[in-house]
Amino acid sequence: MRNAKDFFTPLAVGAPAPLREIPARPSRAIHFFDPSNAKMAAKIPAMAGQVDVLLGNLEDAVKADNKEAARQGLVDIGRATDFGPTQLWTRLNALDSPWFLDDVTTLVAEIGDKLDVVMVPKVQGAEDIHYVDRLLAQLEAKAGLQRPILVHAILETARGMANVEEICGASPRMQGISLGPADLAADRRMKTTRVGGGHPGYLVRQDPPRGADGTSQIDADRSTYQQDLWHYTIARMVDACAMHGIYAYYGPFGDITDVVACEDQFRNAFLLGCVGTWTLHPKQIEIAKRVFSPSVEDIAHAYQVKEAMGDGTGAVMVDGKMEDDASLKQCLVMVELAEQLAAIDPDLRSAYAEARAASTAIDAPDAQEK
Ligand SMILES: CC(C)(COP(=O)(O)OP(=O)(O)OC[C@H]1O[C@@H](n2cnc3c(N)ncnc32)[C@H](O)[C@@H]1OP(=O)(O)O)[C@@H](O)C(=O)NCCC(=O)NCCSC(=O)C[C@](C)(O)C(=O)O
Ligand SMILES: [Mg+2]
Repeated sequence: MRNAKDFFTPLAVGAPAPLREIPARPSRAIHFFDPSNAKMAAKIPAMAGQVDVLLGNLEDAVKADNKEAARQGLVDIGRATDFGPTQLWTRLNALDSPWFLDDVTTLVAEIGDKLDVVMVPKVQGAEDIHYVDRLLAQLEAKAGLQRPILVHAILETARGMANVEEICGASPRMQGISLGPADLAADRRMKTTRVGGGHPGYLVRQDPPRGADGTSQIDADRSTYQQDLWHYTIARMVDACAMHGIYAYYGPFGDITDVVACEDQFRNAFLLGCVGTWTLHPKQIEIAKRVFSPSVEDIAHAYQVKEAMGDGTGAVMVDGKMEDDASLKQCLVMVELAEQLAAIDPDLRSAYAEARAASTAIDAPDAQEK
């Protein structure tokens, strides 16, 4: 690991200076498309401005025979499209694949000025990020790029999971981490066959009632509660990202038809601290945008607490609940996110503005200094 003094020094002569802070650009939906699929690719230019991130996927889900067509397809889309406020990302092939080197050298040279983030799959440890970091610096210098391309790691191996904190802090380029539930499940030898989401077998069961003779009635009807297979992983990923000032994302939800469970999984991730998710099909985009935008009610409450808390210290009562410095900080997380989203989304801008106006108009009659 580089020492603190040279952490922000470019890794190649002529490469752009690393960023000191990762920009908090809205990335509620990272929308995946296969640039070698002509029908899908044709839809992408019209999606610019409608989705926070468009990601040209080169790795899994692209047939081996189509890898070069996907790379070239992404170059063509990147060159021809005005993305407006939408970011352009890519998922590169894995570091040990026959395609990674050509992916990265071609994309940086051809559309490096358009690419915001490269996603690196199956990251095992900081050494993978160090390799990508240096290579990107060399390629950026060669291409004369003015701003650094950021790196996003996918958490999809047990070793990557064990090293998640060092991965997050491995380079100033680290923008974030996504959960890769399918590869991670396989690598961990989990007994699931799905791409993300829950499993009905992973549950807890209510204790058996006692019979008149005091024995346990194990055959009685008992409630079961399905548990979240991904809770530990997402929570640890969120902590590692927050500790290093980067962003955590849920990954894919493969059951495209089950929009209800998809929404639940996205919301769990949002509540736990993720800023966005992947969308694999157009029908998941609306869900992601809605779930990863704070509700108008929460924003109204957040502004109300902000107003009531004055200089931000002390304790007050708002709507019968105690609010203090720490609850204000939570509200400010929401307000900050709302302001970022309002800057790019006109519908949210007016909804949040109304929430703010309504909350500041409230005289907070039961708000009082303690
Ligand atoms: C699921 C699939 C096969 C269903 O594709 P389909 O054509 O059967 O669906 P459809 O409902 O019939 O499609 C309706 C229309 O939408 C279009 N369409 C469909 N999808 C998209 C899209 N994404 N973007 C833009 N347009 C899309 C499609 O072309 C069609 O257009 P049409 O009306 O003109 O005929 C298809 O949606 C797809 O290939 N999605 C992307 C899959 C993908 O990227 N997977 C990799 C990420 S997950 C992963 O890798 C795991 C991980 C992290 O590595 C790990 O956990 O380890
Ligand atoms: Mg994977």
